[in-house]
Amino acid sequence: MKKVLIVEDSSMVMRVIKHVVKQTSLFQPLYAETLAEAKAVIAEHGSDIFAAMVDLSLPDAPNGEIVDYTLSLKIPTIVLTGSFDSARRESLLAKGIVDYVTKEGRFSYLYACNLVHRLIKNESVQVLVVDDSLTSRKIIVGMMKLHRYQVLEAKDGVEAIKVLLDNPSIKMLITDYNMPRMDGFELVQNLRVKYVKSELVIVGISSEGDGHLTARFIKAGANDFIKKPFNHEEFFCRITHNVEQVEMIEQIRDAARRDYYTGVYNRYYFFEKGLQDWLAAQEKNTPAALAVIDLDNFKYVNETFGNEAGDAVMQQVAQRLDHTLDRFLVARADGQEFYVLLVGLSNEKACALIERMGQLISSEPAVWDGHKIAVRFSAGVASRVEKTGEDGFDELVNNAYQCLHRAKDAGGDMIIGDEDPADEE
Ligand SMILES: Nc1nc2c(ncn2[C@@H]2O[C@H](COP(=O)(O)OP(=O)(O)OP(=O)(O)O)[C@@H](O)[C@H]2O)c(=O)[nH]1
Repeated sequence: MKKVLIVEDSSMVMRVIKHVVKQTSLFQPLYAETLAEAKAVIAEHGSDIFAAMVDLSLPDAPNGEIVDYTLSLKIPTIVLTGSFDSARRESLLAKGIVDYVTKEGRFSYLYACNLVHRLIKNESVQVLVVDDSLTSRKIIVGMMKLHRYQVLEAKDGVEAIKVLLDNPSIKMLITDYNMPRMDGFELVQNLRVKYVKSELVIVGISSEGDGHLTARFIKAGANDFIKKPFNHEEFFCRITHNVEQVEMIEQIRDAARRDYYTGVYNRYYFFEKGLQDWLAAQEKNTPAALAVIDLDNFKYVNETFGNEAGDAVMQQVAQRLDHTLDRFLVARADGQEFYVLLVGLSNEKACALIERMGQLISSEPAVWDGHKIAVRFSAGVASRVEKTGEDGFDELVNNAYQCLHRAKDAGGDMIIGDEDPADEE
C-alpha cells in the first residue's frame, strides 16, 4: 500500500481525517502535527512516501513553509487550508501543488483521499501528448506528470500514430490543433477509424479559433476540447472526468465478462478470449492445452452442509484456481466446472500443472462456518485437434470433455490428457 504523509496540527481536524482515511483505506497514512515531525517522518520513510496532504499553517511553519519543503523533495502535495484568497491559490498552483482542499468537513477530506487514490491509479495510465511547440508540449507534459500519469510525447499527427501503434496501452491522447504534416483535426479523424471513444480518450487543445473549432474537434470524434491558456483546475477536472468515464466503461465491460458468484471470467468471455489466444498460439506454433475441471461429488457438499456451504466452497475453489493459475485464462464454465486455457504448455506439462493444482486444493480444505470441507476434482486436458479456426477450438473443448468423462468414469480425482502414453499404443 502506498504511504501518504498527512500533516495537520488541529486535533479536531486530525480526528475527522483519520476517520475518513480509515474508512476509505486507500493508502497507508503517516501522520505528523508539525513541520519538524513531518521532516522526521520523511527522514524515516524517504522515497517510499507517495504523496503528502499538508496544512498551510503549522505551529513551526505558519506561512506554508511545509509546501516548499515537500515540493523541494518532489513529493506530490495536496494543500489543506482553512481559507484561501485567490492570489495565494494562484501562487501555490504555480509552485506545482497537485490541488488544494478547503477544510469544510469530511467531504473535503474524502475529496483529498480520492485525489490521492486517483494519483495512484494514474501511475498506470499512459498518456500521449502531441504538440509541435516544444514549450507548449513541455507545459502539458509537466502538468500530466504532476498528476503522476505516464507521459509519452509526439511532435505531430504522423509521429503520434507511430507512438500509438508502438504503445497499445495508451489510454489518452492530448493533441494540439495546428501542427505540420498532420494537424490535430486530421489526427482525430484518422484515429477514430481504429479506436472508439471508450478505448482511447482524445482531448483537443488550441489557442486558436472560437467555439467553431471545439465543435469541429468533437464532431470528428474527440471526447473533449480545452482552450489554451489553461486554467489549471479546469484542465485537471476535464482530464480526470474523461479518464474516469473510460474506467467506468472498462469496469462495466469487465463485470459483463465475469461470473457473478465467483468473480472469475465467465464461459462467454472464455470462448471469445480463449479462441483469440488459441488461434494466436496456433499461428506461432506455440503449444497450448485446454483443461476442463469438474469438482468431484459436489452434490454431497450441498446435501451434507447445505447450498450456502456449496456456494462458499465454489467461490474459494474458483479464487484459488484463478490466483494460482494467474498466468493462464481461467473461467467458470457452468455449475461446478471450470475451463483453463494453458498457452505455452505441452499436454504433458499442462496435465502435470493441473495435477499439482488438484493436490493443492485437496490438501487445504475449503472452510465454511467452522467446517473444513475437502474438495477434489477431475480434469480432462486436450491439445490435439484436426480442424482449424473456430471449429478447431470447439473440437479442443469437446476433446477436453471426452478426457474428463474418462476420468470421471474411472472414479474421479484424476487428470487425463489427450496425449497419454496409453493413447499411442
Ligand atoms: N451450492 C452450489 N451448488 C452448485 C453450484 N453449481 C453446481 N452446483 C451443484 O453441484 C452438483 C453437481 O452434481 P453432479 O452433476 O451430480 O456432480 P457431482 O455430485 O459433483 O458428482 P461427480 O461430478 O460425478 O463427481 C449439483 O447438485 C449442482 O446443483 C453452485 O454454484 N453452488
